[in-house]
Amino acid sequence: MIKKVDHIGIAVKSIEEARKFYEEVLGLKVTGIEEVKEQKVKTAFIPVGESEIELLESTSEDGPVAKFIEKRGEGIHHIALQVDDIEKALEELKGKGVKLIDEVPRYGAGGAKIAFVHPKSANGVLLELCERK
Ligand SMILES: C[C@@H](C(=O)O)C(=O)SCCNC(=O)CCNC(=O)[C@H](O)C(C)(C)COP(=O)(O)OP(=O)(O)OC[C@H]1O[C@@H](n2cnc3c(N)ncnc32)[C@H](O)[C@@H]1OP(=O)(O)O
Ligand SMILES: [Co+2]
Repeated sequence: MIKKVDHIGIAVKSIEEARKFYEEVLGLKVTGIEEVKEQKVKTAFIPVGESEIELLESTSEDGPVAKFIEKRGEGIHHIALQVDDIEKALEELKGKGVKLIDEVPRYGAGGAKIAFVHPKSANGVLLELCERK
């Protein structure tokens, strides 16, 4: 059901500031910046081998990334696992009693179908499932 780590989401105050570390120090490249209005974030994707790093900057004071930074500061916000069939994966997890934040997928960056699993069900880690065409 799970193919790979799709991306690791990192909450940052400013993509313009944070990208300097990844590009100028680590030598990686930001390949796309996109706003995802429904999640109240701007995202920057940085490929690393088979996976990517997703920098997340909040576009609103009441968004999930703004709240996270206010409580915990910048840092790892979520891990996204790529699945073949997100509806099936959600059904399976629900059947196993997992606490889902999204029972129905939403749309994320790059048009992926995404859904979040509550950290209470995943040892304190916010998990994102994502399906890409
Ligand atoms: C664009 C897209 C894409 O990839 O394509 C994205 O990634 S969008 C990425 C941004 N979107 C999202 O994150 C959407 C899903 N997130 C949410 O629905 C929310 O942020 C929740 C995860 C439900 C947390 O919201 P809530 O208002 O409940 O916050 P809260 O501070 O009261 O947190 C409730 C409990 O969860 C914990 N908690 C909160 N955020 C956490 C995180 N990121 N990782 C691990 N634990 C976390 C808190 O410490 C607290 O634990 P204690 O109770 O033990 O104190
Ligand atoms: Co993500």
